[in-house]
Amino acid sequence: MTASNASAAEPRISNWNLPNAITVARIVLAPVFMWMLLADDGSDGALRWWAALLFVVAIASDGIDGHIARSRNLVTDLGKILDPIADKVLTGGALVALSILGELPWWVTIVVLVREIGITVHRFIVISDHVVAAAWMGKLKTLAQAVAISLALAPFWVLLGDWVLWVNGVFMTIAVLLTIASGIDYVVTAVRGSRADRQVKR
Ligand SMILES: O=P(O)(O)OC[C@H](O)CO
Repeated sequence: MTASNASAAEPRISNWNLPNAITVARIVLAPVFMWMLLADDGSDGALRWWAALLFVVAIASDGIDGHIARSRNLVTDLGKILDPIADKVLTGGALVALSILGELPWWVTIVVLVREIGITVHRFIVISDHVVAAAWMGKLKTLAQAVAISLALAPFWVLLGDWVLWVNGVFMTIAVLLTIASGIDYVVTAVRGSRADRQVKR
């Protein structure tokens, strides 16, 4: 069933609801958190810890808005589109800031951004036909990115030693591999869908 068929059959849910407001707040928090991260001069690292905390709170709200939307029957097409964008603004902003700080190779950030922007562009291209909601692998990818970025942001290595950086590298590698795999998953699903469409039209 397409989004337009569904909305014709069901009562309309307002886009102005709590889950979507939380999603928008996540987008608004992204530049604030980036500023805190980049403004930290390293003297006592306090701003960096606050930036890491803000990121964790903001990315955790991803689970909260989804839960509220489903449990209160407030799922909207706008929310389905906006939620992944909010995640991407936050995680993409964090990766760009880490690369600017010289703590993450730029190629890692670019690979992730190409995948994230690619799926977003695809969502907008097909939006008049159907809404591409987040797939389970996309959700797992966002969770892996959230853990890897949180670890990369919080300067635990100052307290615990350089081995923490090695652990962070392992988590970041898993996140990048899942990012690529889930991107391929969307491409395969899209190609299969368009093939099936063509067969129906024949
Ligand atoms: O991989 P995407 O673009 O479907 O994004 C997944 C969302 O971030 C999950 O909340």
